[in-house]
Amino acid sequence: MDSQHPVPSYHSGFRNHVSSQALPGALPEGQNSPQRCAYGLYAEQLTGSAFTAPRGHNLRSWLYRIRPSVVQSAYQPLDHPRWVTAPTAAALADPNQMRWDPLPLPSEPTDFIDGLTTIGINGDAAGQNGCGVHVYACNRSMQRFFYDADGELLIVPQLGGLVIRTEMGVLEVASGEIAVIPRGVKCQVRLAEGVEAARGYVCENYGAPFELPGLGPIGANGLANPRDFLTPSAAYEDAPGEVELLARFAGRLWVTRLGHSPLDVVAWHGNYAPYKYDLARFNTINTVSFDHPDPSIFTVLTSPSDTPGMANIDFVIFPPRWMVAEDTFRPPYFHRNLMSEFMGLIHGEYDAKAEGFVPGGASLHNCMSPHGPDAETFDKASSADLEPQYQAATLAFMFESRYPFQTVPGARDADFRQRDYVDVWSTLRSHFDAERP
Ligand SMILES: O=C(O)Cc1cc(O)ccc1O
Ligand SMILES: [Fe+2]
Repeated sequence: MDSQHPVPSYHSGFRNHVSSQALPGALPEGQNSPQRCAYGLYAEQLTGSAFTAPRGHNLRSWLYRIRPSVVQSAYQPLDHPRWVTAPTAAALADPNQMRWDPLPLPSEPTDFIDGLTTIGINGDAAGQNGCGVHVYACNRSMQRFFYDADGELLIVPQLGGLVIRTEMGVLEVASGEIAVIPRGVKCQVRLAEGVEAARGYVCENYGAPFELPGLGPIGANGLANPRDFLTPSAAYEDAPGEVELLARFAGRLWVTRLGHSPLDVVAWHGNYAPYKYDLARFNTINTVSFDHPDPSIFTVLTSPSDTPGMANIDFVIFPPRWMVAEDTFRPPYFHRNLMSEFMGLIHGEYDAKAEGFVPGGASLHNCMSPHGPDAETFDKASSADLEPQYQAATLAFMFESRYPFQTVPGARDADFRQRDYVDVWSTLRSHFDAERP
């Protein structure tokens, strides 16, 4: 794997059992642990579920690497005050609707890990439920390496493409695409060629790994189709030299030192691996008659909780689409939901907000906190001509959770928080006239 110019290649399909080797014959045939592996490699299993998880949820891969992962120094704790993990007493569940401008781009040299800033958390990482919602802004490629024992990382680039080098191969991820790095998989996040600064969102999923939602009456096809998910082919580097491997474990950052690159997996097989997905491939389904369907029709991935139908986290997008609904208030309706909603905007405009929700920004509407279109959007949509209309310039998303998000002090007190957000609804007035049905 050439660190400057990686040429990624991919296997198509969602969570398939993949066999991938960067050298011929590196994967043992018909068994996992031969007495001696080809090329003098070490065999190492990485599990993403308990050994005894039901077959449909059983996740593991076998890695054939130059040195086993145990060849590393003792872990030492490292400070990272802006990265917060649930639970912590400092985080507050707050019913106030909140909104943020984009996280400012750094002026100091900042890599992806330095640039992570937590907005909200819920659940309990040690209990394997809930998530951390972070934004990142960085201007340097990571020289160090990293894995997250607390959760899986769903990375949503907003500005600037990333090259995510992992133990299992390389993912190139542009704005408009997403990447998922499973719990424990070692990686290094670099800026794509020509990119000077990158910004985006991360959902650190402490719970069940993301899976495709059931389609019910939609049928066998639609929404995010399995073959559009791409898992990297094996790629390795045999690179000696002192490096740092960071580990997120139990809400703290740790560092261990190695005398070689940890991206030394020559071959692997299994169903526990990183993947990427281009959101433009989403097959959007919506009304062709009337009314505004609930946004669950836009679910890309879901992390189930132990109550069927109540997600630990749903990842939902609002992609470019036709609006054709007749006699309908077309933007999102006013609502109060059981589920808590964190939203971000990748590009364009969001149809519920005329102003203030900008690409790179974020909003939070917690359990039962009322929200919906701002006053300007309501006025326009109530009298708009209901021609078919193509909403081209838009790509918003939502991390929706059954657990209310608790905002962390760094996000509540941030300069980039819009403290007057609630006023976007203040001019909605009564149109009630008991004499006029
Ligand atoms: O903007 C939101 O709050 C998200 C959202 C969108 C929608 O189309 C319907 C309900 C909903 O919560
Ligand atoms: Fe909502």
